Amino acid sequence: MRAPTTILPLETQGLGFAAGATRILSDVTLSIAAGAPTVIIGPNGAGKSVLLRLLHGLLTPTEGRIRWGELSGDVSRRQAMVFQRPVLLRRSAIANVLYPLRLAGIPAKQRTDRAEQALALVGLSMLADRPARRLSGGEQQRLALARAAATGAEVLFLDEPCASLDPGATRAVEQIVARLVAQGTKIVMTTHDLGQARRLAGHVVFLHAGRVAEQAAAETFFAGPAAPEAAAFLRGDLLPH
Ligand SMILES: Nc1ncnc2c1ncn2[C@@H]1O[C@H](COP(=O)(O)OP(=O)(O)OP(=O)(O)O)[C@@H](O)[C@H]1O
Repeated sequence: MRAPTTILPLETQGLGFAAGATRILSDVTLSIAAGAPTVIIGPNGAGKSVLLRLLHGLLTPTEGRIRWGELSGDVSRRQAMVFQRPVLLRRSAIANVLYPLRLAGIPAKQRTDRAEQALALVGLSMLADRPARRLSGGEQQRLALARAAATGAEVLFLDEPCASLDPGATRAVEQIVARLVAQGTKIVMTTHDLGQARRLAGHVVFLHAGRVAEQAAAETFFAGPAAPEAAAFLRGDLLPH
C-alpha cells in the first residue's frame, strides 16, 4: 500500500506565521521522526491548529521553512489531515472513502479493497452503506479516519480528533490511532486532553503563545517538564497569553 521510501523526518526551521499584523507562530523549529505519535499540546489560542495546517500545507509560512525527508518528492498524496469537524459528502459511508481514492487514480478493484479494509480498521464495516451524514459524531470521526487511512498516507495530521466526543467514542478513536501506529503510520495530532496526550504520545511539543516552549520525549515531559509554562499547564494553572 505504501511506497518503499519515507517522507520522514519532517523538519521545520524558524517557522513563523502572521496574518496581517497579527503574529500567530514564531520561530518553530521541530524534527518529527517516524514512530509513536507526536502530540502538540498547549493552551487555547497557542497556535496548535495553525501549526498543523502549516505542516499539512494548507497554510503557507510567512517565515522559515518546512522540509520533508530527502526521498520525498511530491508529498501531497503521502500525508493527510483529519479535521475536528469532518466534512462528509452526502453519500454512503463507503462512497466517502472511495471518492478520494478515485481522485488519486487508484484502479477500481484496489479502491474497493482499500475502502473495505479502512472501514474494518475503524469498525464501520456494518455501516458501509449508511448515509454518512446520518452517522453519529463519533462514527463520523471514525469515517474521516478511515477516509484518510485508505489513502495509504504515511503521515496523518489529526486536529483535536476527539474534541466533541464522549469517553466511549474517544476510546474508539484512540484504539484506531493505536492500530494505525502499529501499521507504521506516523500520527501528528493536537489535543486538549492531557490524559489522551499521556496515553498516546511518544513525543510532546508544548506550544505557548505561538512559540515552542518545550519539546521532549513524552516520558520525560510528563515526568517533569523543564519549561515553567509547561509545568503550570500540567498543574492546570491559567497561563497568561
Ligand atoms: N487565518 C487567521 N487569521 C488571523 N488570526 C488567526 C488565523 N488563524 C488563527 N488565528 C488566530 O491565531 C491564534 C492561534 O489559533 P489556533 O487555532 O492555532 O490555536 P489553537 O492552539 O489550536 O487553539 P485551540 O486550542 O483553542 O483550538 C488564535 O488567536 C486565532 O484566533
